[in-house]
Amino acid sequence: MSEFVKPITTSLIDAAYGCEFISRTALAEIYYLNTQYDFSAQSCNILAFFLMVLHHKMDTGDVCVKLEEKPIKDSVLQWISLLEEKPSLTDEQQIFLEFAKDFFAKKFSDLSDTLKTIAAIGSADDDKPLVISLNRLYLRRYFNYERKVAAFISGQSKKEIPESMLLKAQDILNLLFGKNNDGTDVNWQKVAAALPVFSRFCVISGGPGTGKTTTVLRILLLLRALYGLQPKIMLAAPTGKAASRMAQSIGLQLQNTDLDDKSSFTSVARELAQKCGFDFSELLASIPRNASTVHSLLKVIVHKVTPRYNEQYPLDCDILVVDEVSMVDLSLFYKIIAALKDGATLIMLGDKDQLCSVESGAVLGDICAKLSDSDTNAVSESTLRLLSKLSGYRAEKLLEEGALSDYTVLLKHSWRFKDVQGIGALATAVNAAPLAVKENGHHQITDILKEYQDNGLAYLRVDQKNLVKGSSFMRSLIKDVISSKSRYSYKIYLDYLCSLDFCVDSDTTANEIFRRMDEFRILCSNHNLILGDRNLNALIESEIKNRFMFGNKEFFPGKIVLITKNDAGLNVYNGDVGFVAYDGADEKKALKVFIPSEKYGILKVSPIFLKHYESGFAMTVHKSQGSEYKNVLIALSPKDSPILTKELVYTAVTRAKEWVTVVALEDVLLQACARKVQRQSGLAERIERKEIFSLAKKRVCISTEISSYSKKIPATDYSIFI
Ligand SMILES: Nc1ncnc2c1ncn2[C@@H]1O[C@H](COP(=O)(O)OP(=O)(O)OP(=O)(O)O)[C@@H](O)[C@H]1O
Repeated sequence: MSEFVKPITTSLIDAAYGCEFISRTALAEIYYLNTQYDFSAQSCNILAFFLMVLHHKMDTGDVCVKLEEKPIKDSVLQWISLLEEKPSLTDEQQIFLEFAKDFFAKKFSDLSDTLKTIAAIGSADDDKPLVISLNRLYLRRYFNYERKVAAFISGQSKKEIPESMLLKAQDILNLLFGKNNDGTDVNWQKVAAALPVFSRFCVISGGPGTGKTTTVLRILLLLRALYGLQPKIMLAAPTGKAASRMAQSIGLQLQNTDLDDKSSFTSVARELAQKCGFDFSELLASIPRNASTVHSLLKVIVHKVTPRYNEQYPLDCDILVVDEVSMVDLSLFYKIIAALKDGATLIMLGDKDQLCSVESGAVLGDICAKLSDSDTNAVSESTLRLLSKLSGYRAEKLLEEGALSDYTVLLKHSWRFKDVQGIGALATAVNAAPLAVKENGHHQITDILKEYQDNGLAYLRVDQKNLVKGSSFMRSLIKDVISSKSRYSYKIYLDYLCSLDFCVDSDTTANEIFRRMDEFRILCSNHNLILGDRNLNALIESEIKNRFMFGNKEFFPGKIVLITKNDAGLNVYNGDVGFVAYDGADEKKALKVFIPSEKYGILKVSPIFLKHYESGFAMTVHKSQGSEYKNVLIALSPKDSPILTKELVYTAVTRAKEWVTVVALEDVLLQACARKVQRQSGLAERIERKEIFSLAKKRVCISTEISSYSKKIPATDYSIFI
């Protein structure tokens, strides 16, 4: 390496360290690359900027960055503006600003041409730490994830099914979903259930209450009837909350033992048992009731890239069902498929229109990309023929009416909102936006908020002057949340606790409190500003403390607590929600946080032991993913920003089972609904191109010591890129 190179690069890195908005990981990587490759000073600085931009994009969920002028220079311009807005700059910031302006001023084609010549950047099939593919720049690890996921999906060949088995499946599908009558609408649940008969990978997507769980339970019966009771079935979801909701939803269907209800799960299971010669109780017992988190299923190890179950050591599972797949990021998706044993079937359930995962990627969205825009069908002739044969519907009808691909079926009819129609109507309109402006200039969303007022929806119309500290609107909103009989109130929960003197002496009582607590939640788009969860929680807490004269303690009876980080010692996990009350079983009636736990029933934790938590009366929409409440109040930030998207509004609306109250400035709400989340990834394109390569069961792992350069970089055994 030339002596000349390092000081120049180091000075850019040093300068970048003075800028809090630059990813530390990007800086560690460029330092590492500079020690490994003989760059020219100019190349190294250009590479540094591209890596900083890549990480900047990955921090907001992109998998890669497109090598186009706009995305690259927009990030750099953002940094320049941030620095120029500061009243004064440190020396480091001043140097970085000069570097940034210099980069910004250069011709983009020259920058990208230089980038492509840099030795650290390779193509798909070498092992360089960075990759350019489909005109996108990736870290090798993420490129590998994306390519392997695309190869898994594209490489799915149909199972060879003997004709006799197809006829049997046809018969069982008729038993499980009913025979088709001429001219009746297509039962898409039946079509979705036909997919796993011949495909080892299928995705059933649909909004809330479209029958994803109902369908998957019948699929499990169908696969039992075809393959017997031996195949091992496992259920999982990305978060503990989603896993317990999945188990709860399955439990509800299994508990419905009304055999007169011919369509109930138990009725069809009994009929199937008789038909196939199974013992009915054995058949029921063979349907799993418990779901675990994907992390615990795969045994993901903290700080390790590879979980215990992986390509070399697959899960002993024949049929894996994963719910809430919209929350699964690219790396977790790859880990799931890597841990599948040969011949296993993977069934995924999720709502493609929901917010995507917090981490990089929008895998469900990419898989369903062909279904998204205009419901175009992307199904091959052979799949269509098999689906038609198994379901009994004409292939043309399936093509005309459905949204299908070779491994995806979209369920569109919601069975949940038949009594209160507002939620379903609003969710549909939010999805249709921005195309929802009608000929008369009215916006469909505004019309729906009016039309369904008192039929599942309430819109608390506000203007800017209402949304200031101490306004009468804010004061009455908080009072209502505590004590009104409205749909947006914790009254039922607080009154019940008050009737117990805030003392809980049994698990039954605690469960009743949990039930009442989950009847309502405030979902905020943001943490900050007047309608952010932080401000609303502070106002609600202060109102409760005043009302019940609790003084000014941080933990007080009735407080709702949201756990924000896993704590294995306490057995509490990120996303867990509990309440505070006196422990009636404790001699001193100590104040405890009661938290429901999948494994241990109800945990009672002393507040002093909790390290990572927030108040949970109001939470962000992101935190609420995978949960459902009877009533929801959606509080949208009064300031429009890129995070206000239709996916965010849709996710918030669909958390409610009965009632949605919206507090938002009308123009901000409409702007949010017109903005779609756009995550950069090449997955949809790779799937469409049917990119297949050998999924070699080979792992490469580079361990690098990044210890000596600076105290700013933690000394660690660092697997950076691969
Ligand atoms: N074909 C059907 N006929 C009648 N009721 C149905 C049908 N399919 C589903 N339901 C009912 O609709 C409700 C929602 O079904 P299910 O829980 O399967 O939907 P889901 O899509 O899994 O919901 P979620 O959004 O909560 O995941 C349940 O009460 C279920 O019994």
